[in-house]
Amino acid sequence: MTQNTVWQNVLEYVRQSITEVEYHTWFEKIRPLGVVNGSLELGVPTSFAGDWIQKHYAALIQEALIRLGAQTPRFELKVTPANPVQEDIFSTSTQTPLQEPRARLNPKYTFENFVVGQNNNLAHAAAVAVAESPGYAYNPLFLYGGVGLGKTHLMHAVGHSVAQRFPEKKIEYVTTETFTNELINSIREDRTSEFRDRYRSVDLLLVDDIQFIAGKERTQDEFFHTFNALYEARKQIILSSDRPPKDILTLESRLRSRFEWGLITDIQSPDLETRVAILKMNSEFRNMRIPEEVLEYIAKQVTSNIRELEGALMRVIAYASLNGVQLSKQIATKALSDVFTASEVNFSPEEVVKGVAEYYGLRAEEIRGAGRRKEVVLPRQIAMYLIRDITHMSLPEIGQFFDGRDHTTVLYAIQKIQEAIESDSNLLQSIKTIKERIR
Ligand SMILES: Nc1ncnc2c1ncn2[C@@H]1O[C@H](COP(=O)(O)OP(=O)(O)OP(=O)(O)O)[C@@H](O)[C@H]1O
Repeated sequence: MTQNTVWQNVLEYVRQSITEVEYHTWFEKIRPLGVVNGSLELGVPTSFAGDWIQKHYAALIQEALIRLGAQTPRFELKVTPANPVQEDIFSTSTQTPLQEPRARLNPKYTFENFVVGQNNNLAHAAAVAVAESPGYAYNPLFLYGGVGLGKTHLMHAVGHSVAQRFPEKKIEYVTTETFTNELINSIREDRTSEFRDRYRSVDLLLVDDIQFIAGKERTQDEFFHTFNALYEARKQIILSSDRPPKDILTLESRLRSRFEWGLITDIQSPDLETRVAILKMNSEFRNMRIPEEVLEYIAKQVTSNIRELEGALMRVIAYASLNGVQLSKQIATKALSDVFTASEVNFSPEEVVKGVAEYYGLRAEEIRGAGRRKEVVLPRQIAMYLIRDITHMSLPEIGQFFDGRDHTTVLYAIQKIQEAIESDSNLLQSIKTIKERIR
């Protein structure tokens, strides 16, 4: 399985440097066969393709292998006319519960593959409820949260589950960008009624990144009518966004109020335990056994974006495989050394609190403790803000660090400082000074 991981990483790199046409023509048909003595073996469909790839893309592939940490970047092309299908989480398996190709659901994004933690349990419960009785539980279900925290995953999970339970239901997943582009094209090509029919005839509509509808009047108008038609027919709508409806500026109020009709629920950054569980699940998914200390090390480096967390795991696996070494914490540190600088890796929240305490003439325990004295409230909020800014800790972890406070308290503190420094240049200067002293 590791060759797939290595190859996925190489592909990601290669894709950024060549055109889509080149990619589809030459790279899509290559299959990773194995890593033998540190050399990546690749299967190509014909000797012509092999020669062409060797001549035009060898340097690029080697570059990608070096970036992955291969000490000696080697690969070998072998002609394998009947290429085995690449086993990867993103390949569409024959059991994929897709109801129809249009639904475009990622087969990996199921409830079974979703780790439930404190950060997402409400969103998960709401998604399960919606999947059990679409159109009747919460409508619309509005999921919001930061980048890479599982909003799309949960939406697709509802899609898979509904497709399995109710095979007759029509499911449509669309990003707001695609919705907008399709609308524009349909107007240009005089096919708006076709566009309307398609979106208004579904049973479950999943719309990703709805915040991008802000400022797009025509799209908002069209979506408003789509929403009404579906809602009145008791069809389920799920929306995802990076912020709650009230914070989507230039959103028509009639749409905003509709978005608030159902349930609005957020997904926070996962705590350390949940991050380790996600990594464990990911490695099991690939039939790989990774030492606990390696998983923990990775989970400590990447705290807020699960996509990056998974990327870091892939990188570590690829690095070990290409260099023919056993996975260990030391190897993980090496593999990730150019992704995370030493200062980011080693920063401790204690040092931040110490810096803030010294600046304000307080004791560190006072800042971390439960006391509510006026003089400690602002320094404590600054400490929370700075920890979030310069360490990789999640909101729940920061809350825990400050005498077991709730993550919402931390969020409130961070927002308060963010707002305050916009108008208070003295405070901004104080924070800069503290930051410099800590570093
Ligand atoms: N709780 C979880 N358990 C397992 N995997 C998860 C979980 N949350 C997120 N992931 C994984 O993290 C990656 C990013 O998730 P996803 O694309 O759903 O994030 P998102 O919130 O929609 O991000 P964006 O804001 O960029 O659209 C995916 O590979 C997803 O499978």
